[in-house]
Amino acid sequence: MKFWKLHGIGNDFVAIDGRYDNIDNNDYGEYAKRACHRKFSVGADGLLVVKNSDVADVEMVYYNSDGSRAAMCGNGLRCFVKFVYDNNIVEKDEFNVYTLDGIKKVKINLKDGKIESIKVNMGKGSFLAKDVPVSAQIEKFVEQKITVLDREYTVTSILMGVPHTVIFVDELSMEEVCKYGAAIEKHYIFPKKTNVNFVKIIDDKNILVKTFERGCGYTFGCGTGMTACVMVSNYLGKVGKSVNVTSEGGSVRIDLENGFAYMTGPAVKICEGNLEV
Ligand SMILES: N[C@@H](CCC[C@H](N)C(=O)O)C(=O)O
Repeated sequence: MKFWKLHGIGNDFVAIDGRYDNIDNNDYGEYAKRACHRKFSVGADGLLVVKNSDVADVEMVYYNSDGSRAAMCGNGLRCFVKFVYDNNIVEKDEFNVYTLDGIKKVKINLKDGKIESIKVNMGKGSFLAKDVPVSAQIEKFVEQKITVLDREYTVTSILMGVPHTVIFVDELSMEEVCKYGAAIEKHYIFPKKTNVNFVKIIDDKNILVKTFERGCGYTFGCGTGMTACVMVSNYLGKVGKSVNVTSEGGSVRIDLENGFAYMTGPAVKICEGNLEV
């Protein structure tokens, strides 16, 4: 199986062209677990698979490293766009990608014929508890208290393609993100689990984020998570409509325009090869 490995701000992916391949029973979940293993294979946070689409220019299929399928992946989508553009699978610099979260419009910013950055329409998100989903008799799960292990947190949840929970902190701590993020991901109140984002507000244009991702654990960055953090921070009046978001692996810009969130950021090819296991 020919593959590329790419990353978007350190969130790394194995990408394959799934239009003509022979994966056993089309079981990409099992394949993702193998290909994303960091000791026995290439290693990545997730697997990107290209498929033909009847309703868009191309389809992105996404699996987390634990083999679970997710409807959307923001950093993954930018890497997917680079993969299909550089391999001439789609020969346009603006096109539509079908995902389980609907059709995403993407725009490639070129410099000297090479991809400098990619802008993605991430959609409108939903604060409705039934959409996230959150098992609570409340319309929106905004600034709600939950008990996790030995702590109480005030959290806000949003569906940003995938479920996200946002927590504001004074200081970001890796230990806290890994210990409490893992517990919140599987908290009984989130029936489909949740990605967990800890946010430090710098000012109304800059925030820092650390994310514990559903299905793959702590990552160097999470595109849907960074978008969710800006949506929630803006909703609560903590930031404006154009925000620079920085995680361990780098930064993206999120712009809120007419109710839609747009993410602009890089996509980098690391290597390519033949995947045997
Ligand atoms: N890294 C991604 C999100 C991938 C999906 C997530 N782990 C989930 O299962 O919800 C991003 O950049 O958005």
